Amino acid sequence: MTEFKRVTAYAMKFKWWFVLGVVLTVLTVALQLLSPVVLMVVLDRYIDIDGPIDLSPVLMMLALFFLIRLIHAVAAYFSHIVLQNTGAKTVQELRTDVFRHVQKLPVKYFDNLPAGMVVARITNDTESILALFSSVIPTFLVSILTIVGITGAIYFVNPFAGMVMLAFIPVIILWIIIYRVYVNKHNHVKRERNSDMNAMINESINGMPIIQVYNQEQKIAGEFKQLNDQYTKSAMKIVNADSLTGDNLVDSMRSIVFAILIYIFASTFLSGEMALTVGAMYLLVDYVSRFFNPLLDIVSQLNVLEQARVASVKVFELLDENSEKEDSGRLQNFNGNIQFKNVNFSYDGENKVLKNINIDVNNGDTVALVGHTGSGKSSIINLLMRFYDPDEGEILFDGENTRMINKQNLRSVMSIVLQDPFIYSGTLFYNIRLNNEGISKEDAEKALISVGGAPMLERMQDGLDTVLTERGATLSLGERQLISFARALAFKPKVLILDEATSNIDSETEQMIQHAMKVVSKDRTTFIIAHRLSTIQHSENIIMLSQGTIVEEGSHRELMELNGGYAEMYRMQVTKH
Ligand SMILES: Nc1ncnc2c1ncn2[C@@H]1O[C@H](COP(=O)(O)OP(=O)(O)OP(=O)(O)O)[C@@H](O)[C@H]1O
Repeated sequence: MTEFKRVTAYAMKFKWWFVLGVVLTVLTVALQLLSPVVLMVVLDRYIDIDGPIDLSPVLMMLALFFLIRLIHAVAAYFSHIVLQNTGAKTVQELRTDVFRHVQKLPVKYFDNLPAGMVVARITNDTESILALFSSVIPTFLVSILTIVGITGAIYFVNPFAGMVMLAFIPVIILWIIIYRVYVNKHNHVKRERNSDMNAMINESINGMPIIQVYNQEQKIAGEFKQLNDQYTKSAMKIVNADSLTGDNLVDSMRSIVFAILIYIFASTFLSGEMALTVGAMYLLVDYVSRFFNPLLDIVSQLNVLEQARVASVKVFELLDENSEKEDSGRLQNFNGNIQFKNVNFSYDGENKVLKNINIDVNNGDTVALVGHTGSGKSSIINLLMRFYDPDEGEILFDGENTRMINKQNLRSVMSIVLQDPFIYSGTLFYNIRLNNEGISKEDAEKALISVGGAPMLERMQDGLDTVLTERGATLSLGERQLISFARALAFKPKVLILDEATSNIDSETEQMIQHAMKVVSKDRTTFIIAHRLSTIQHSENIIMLSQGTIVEEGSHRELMELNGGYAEMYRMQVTKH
């Protein structure tokens, strides 16, 4: 139940609104139960079957009845609004916190977590928690108050009838417990499958071209069907339990109570001692009819309650996931000198993917990392950006160990251009400056033109204000790269990281990118993950990696003279083109 305690802690920020909502709800229920009492008084006091009826007090009582109903309607309206609003605000806070927390999670957390799961935590799960406030709490409150109020009132009118109602309460509680245990089991499966389906939908949308190229549609659809079947099966079991314990059961119980009450009335009538007036009888019948509906309402909310509980567990699990520790060190006037000293690294604590790496880069130099796939090039960049820290050895920025440097501060001196640059939904301008207010429109335009983006800018209908679709689906890879280069240039980083595109780009695009690379890397420490060796011939330092170890190092000329792995790779690429 700690999860509910934590949800309550969020709700406590709005506690006075909740108190107001509860007070209004109590008023609503009280007025609801008061209205038949007015009719009872009319029946017993002012309607005499044998004599003439004086209409004026009857009309007065009817006016009172309508006044009570009117106040009831107003109170019900406001209690609904207040509780819903307060719940929505509580969940809004929670959702913001989860999203903010996810931004700070270490990159390695996402290695084993499908994106769809994170999406589900922030959207679906917080929505399930909202149901706690929008339906569970109001229903429980109204239902419990109604049951207690009716039982008390019936006991007051006729103690024996009151005892009968009381006797039903344990039966009802038992029924609720059995229902909960059964339904929880199926609810759990239902939630899990729903989450799996979300993850699968997300993954298949992201990987749609590959799925279609490799004719995987049927297989993926089959896997989805399996999840969907399991989901529906659990959902149907819950529907079955609901139908069994729903109206049928309540109707049966209501009939039993009516039978008992009729027996009481009949036996007291026959024995000559009329225990109840006509008005009291009307009141009892009215209350007994209302007594069981709240029970049905409570049972219908148990499902929602359980969903909210499971969702809270998951949301708080994510919130408890350690976010990145803030190191306090800061780079002061960083000059762009970087060293890797005896660095060893593994992703899983066992299999070393980098072994004894030593790299020395001076300000303004370009280091090219080359090697076959899986040789460890990206891992070096991952360490540089502090997405991970080395197991042994150290990485120094101007002689300072990066472990001590605040990650945000460290990353602020670097810009990265990825193979397949990510484009955010927003304008071209936004995609260049992101949220950096320091970059003006002129700066962004200058950057884009410097990297060779003038023709692209001309093509754009609204220039820098052109809205780009999510992931830049309508742009070519070359255009996305240019935006990414312009972003790197506009941010004026001390260190630039380029992950060169591996895909077969045409020679015109290649030339365009080569030009952009030259502009952006000028006078900055640059790391290039190079796949096409022709692009890095002028680098001061080329590092050849093989299975996580540096096997060759030097300029293009030196490595060609060495006639080792680099020279072989180079010759292979030259003959291929
Ligand atoms: N997140 C990860 N978790 C576990 N192992 C990983 C992870 N990322 C990479 N690896 C492993 O680390 C090794 C080095 O991978 P890395 O991505 O650094 O190679 P690379 O030289 O950049 O390859 P490519 O040219 O294909 O991008 C590989 O064996 C890879 O399987």
